[in-house]
Amino acid sequence: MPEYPILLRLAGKRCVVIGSGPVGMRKVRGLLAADARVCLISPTVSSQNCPEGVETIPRAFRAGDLDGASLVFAATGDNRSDRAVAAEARRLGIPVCLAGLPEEGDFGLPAVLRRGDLNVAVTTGGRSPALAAEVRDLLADLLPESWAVVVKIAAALRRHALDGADDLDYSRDTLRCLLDGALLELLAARDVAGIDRLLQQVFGPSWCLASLGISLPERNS
Ligand SMILES: C[C@@]1(CC(=O)O)c2cc3[nH]c(cc4nc(cc5[nH]c(cc(n2)[C@H]1CCC(=O)O)[C@@](C)(CC(=O)O)[C@@H]5CCC(=O)O)C(CC(=O)O)=C4CCC(=O)O)c(CCC(=O)O)c3CC(=O)O
Ligand SMILES: NC(=O)C1=CN([C@@H]2O[C@H](COP(=O)(O)OP(=O)(O)OC[C@H]3O[C@@H](n4cnc5c(N)ncnc54)[C@H](O)[C@@H]3O)[C@@H](O)[C@H]2O)C=CC1
Repeated sequence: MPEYPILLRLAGKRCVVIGSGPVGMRKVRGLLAADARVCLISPTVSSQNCPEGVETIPRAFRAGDLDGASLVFAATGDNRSDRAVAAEARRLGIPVCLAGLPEEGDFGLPAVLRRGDLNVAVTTGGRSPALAAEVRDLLADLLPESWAVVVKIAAALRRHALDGADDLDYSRDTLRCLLDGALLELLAARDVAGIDRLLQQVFGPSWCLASLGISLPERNS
């Protein structure tokens, strides 16, 4: 079945995970990374074995647990329990992911690589989750952490261009010139003067990291 990739904005929204095994906990971490308000329901959960900020309910799932939720994940390892969660979610019109019965759920999760605001999501449509994770790790080697700063630079250039800086030619062509001009290597070397020279060469004399409001992150951050 062809799937439709989508980006959800979950900050502050209540997301409920049922089951606190390795799979449920992985869903919890992914939701926290998106600043969601996470509620974890499972007989084997306690606030001690859970990341900070998660609301924990130490019992089996019950009708009523999904009220007010935007998104639901069932990862109980028990088909009957997962289906009970799905039935309740459907009744309330909330999209639900069934970790153990993917084809019966509304959505699935890709393997994700984050580089600041650059997100790469890899899916095999559920055919081989381990392969999706493997490809994500291959891409991690190709996309070092400095890509997070590349996104910041591109975003700042775009913002200035949209704000009406006429001398600024923000486009795919000029972004490619930055990459061809070894921006990633310059970032890896933390060569601010070199990056400024490159920005001036591509965009004109008024542009440099400082005029874009960008400072390089501390090492290892
Ligand atoms: C459909 C989907 C539904 C969903 O959960 O959304 C689903 C379903 C199932 N996974 C199973 C097994 C494994 N899943 C992983 C790992 C991950 N699985 C993830 C996603 C998805 N898994 C969705 C489709 C993704 C796609 O498009 O391919 C990742 C990418 C993201 C995430 O979970 O957040 C995450 C990478 C984590 C990371 O490293 O970041 C590993 C490897 C490992 O754990 O190292 C194994 C064992 C090896 C193997 O089987 O390949 C089983 C059989 C269970 C059983 O045998 O009982 C089912 C159920 C079934 O297929 O019926
Ligand atoms: N999507 C994915 O990435 C993957 C999915 N799976 C599937 O995900 C499911 C869960 O896998 P694991 O975390 O390894 O299972 P697990 O057995 O380690 O954990 C299940 C958790 O659900 C809880 N639970 C059981 N019944 C419940 C109920 N009625 N209400 C609330 N909580 C309940 C248990 O206490 C336990 O915490 C399985 O169906 C498995 O086939 C497995 C591997 C990867």
